[in-house]
Formats: sequence, structure tokens, C-alpha cells
Amino acid sequence: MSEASTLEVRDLKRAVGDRAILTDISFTVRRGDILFVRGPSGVGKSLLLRALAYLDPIQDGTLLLDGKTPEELGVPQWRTQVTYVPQSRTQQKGTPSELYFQAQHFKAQRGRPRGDLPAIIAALGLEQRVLNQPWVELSGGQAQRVALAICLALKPGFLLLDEPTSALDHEAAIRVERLLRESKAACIWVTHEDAQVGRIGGRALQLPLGTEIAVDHLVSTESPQLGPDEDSNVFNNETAKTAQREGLIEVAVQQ
Ligand SMILES: Nc1ncnc2c1ncn2[C@@H]1O[C@H](COP(=O)(O)OP(=O)(O)OP(=O)(O)O)[C@@H](O)[C@H]1O
Repeated sequence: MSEASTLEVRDLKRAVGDRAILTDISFTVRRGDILFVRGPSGVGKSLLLRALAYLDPIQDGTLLLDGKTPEELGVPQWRTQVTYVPQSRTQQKGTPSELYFQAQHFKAQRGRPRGDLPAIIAALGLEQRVLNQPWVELSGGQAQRVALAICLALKPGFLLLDEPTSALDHEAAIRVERLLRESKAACIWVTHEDAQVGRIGGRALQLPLGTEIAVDHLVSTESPQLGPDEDSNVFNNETAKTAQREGLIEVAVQQ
């Protein structure tokens, strides 16, 4: 299918057993938007993201990509465009390169544009060799960034980010923020950090009520100064190498 431009959530309800966690959650996100998801620990932020990726069943409500439900679109197609990046270390066996390579065989991923994975890895401040190290040998912060890099390289229209900088130091977090801002994807982004929201701006969905608030676009004075070479937009840097890696994954780190 062509790349979707709008993700719409109508009256979503998510329960665990007979306990309703989220009720009447409605919002719309368009390509390029950033929507932060805020709320206290345990309120249901991760459950919301998993529901949006159709990884868990929803108890009521409707999810629509350009007016089509996951069933109408096909779940693999849905997850190709709405990709969940989990909070914790992936349980994948093997190496990130193997995962990225295997993903080329998913039907829903064939023929789609790709980002330049090595360029993304570099922009995240990682050495290329992490791509060939077993996942279990990566630190939490390395694994978190590599998983994000793979998801970014797959160019989904909608990224579901579950605390994507939780294991990172400040400089690494700033690099992640910059890449995500440069990416054309919409970001639905769980964070507990007010400063992060202030640096990036956008909108915020406050749980449990699901009310939306505008976020003042504050410029952080803490951002590390990066050299001009590091400041290039990797998403405009498609290289011949990328063609060799064409293909890829349904949900890179789906568990
Ligand atoms: N698989 C599960 N089985 C039972 N209860 C669950 C399951 N997953 C989540 N929950 C419960 O649902 C609620 C919401 O969990 P969720 O992980 O979405 O919270 P959260 O807002 O992301 O929290 P945090 O900010 O701490 O990551 C919690 O009370 C949690 O215990």
C-alpha cells in the first residue's frame, strides 16, 4: 500500500482481565507530528503503544490508518507502518545485522524505502561493530539505540517510542532526539522527562484522561555542541549501499 499519512484513534479501551486501564482515548496523529504520552507509572502508557501497534487486543474502539482498520489493511501491513520500539532490551537471539537481514524477507516490507543503517548508527554515536555483536553482549544503552536505529532504517510512518532514551546519558539522548526530529515519521513518544518535552515541543496526551495539551517549545541550553560533520541529516543521505540492504522487517524488535 502507499504510505499512510494519518493515524486515528477513536474511543480506545484497553483492559487487563476485568480491570479497565484506558478508556475513551481518542486522538489523531499525522506524519511529522510528535505526540508525547505522559502520565504516572502504571497508568497504561506502554499498553497504549502496544495497542496502537496491534500487538495486544483492544477491548473497544477503533484504530484507523488513512481510514482503514488493522483488519482491513492486514496486520503485517499495519505493523510495517506503525512500529513499536520497546522500552527494554530486546530478547532477540543473534545480532542486529542478522535481524535487519532477516527482516528483508517479510512480505509487507518488500519494495519499501530504506534509511541508511550505518549512517544512523554513526549519528547515534555508536560504532559500526555493534551491528555484528550478539544482542546479549550489548549494554542496555547500546541495545536501546541499535533497536531504534533498525526501526528508523525501516522508515515506518509512525514510530511508537517507549521511553527511547531511558538507558542513555544526556549526550546520547540529545542525539536520539535530533534523529527523531529529523525523521519524517510521526512519533508517539512516552517520556517521564519534562525537559525532553520542552526541548522538542509538539503535543502531549495526558493519561489516564486522554486530554491533549500543547507543549511550549522551549530551547534547551544544555544541548551538547556537535560538529558540522555530525549534524548532517542521515535521512537525506541515501547511498548506494542502502540498495544492498533493501527489504526488511515487520517489527524489528517485536517480542
Ligand atoms: N501483561 C499484563 N498482565 C497484567 N497486568 C498488566 C500487564 N501489562 C501491564 N499490566 C498492568 O497494566 C497497568 C499499565 O501498565 P503499563 O506498563 O502500560 O504502565 P506504564 O504507564 O507504561 O508504566 P511505566 O511508566 O512504569 O512504564 C499496570 O498496572 C500494569 O501492572
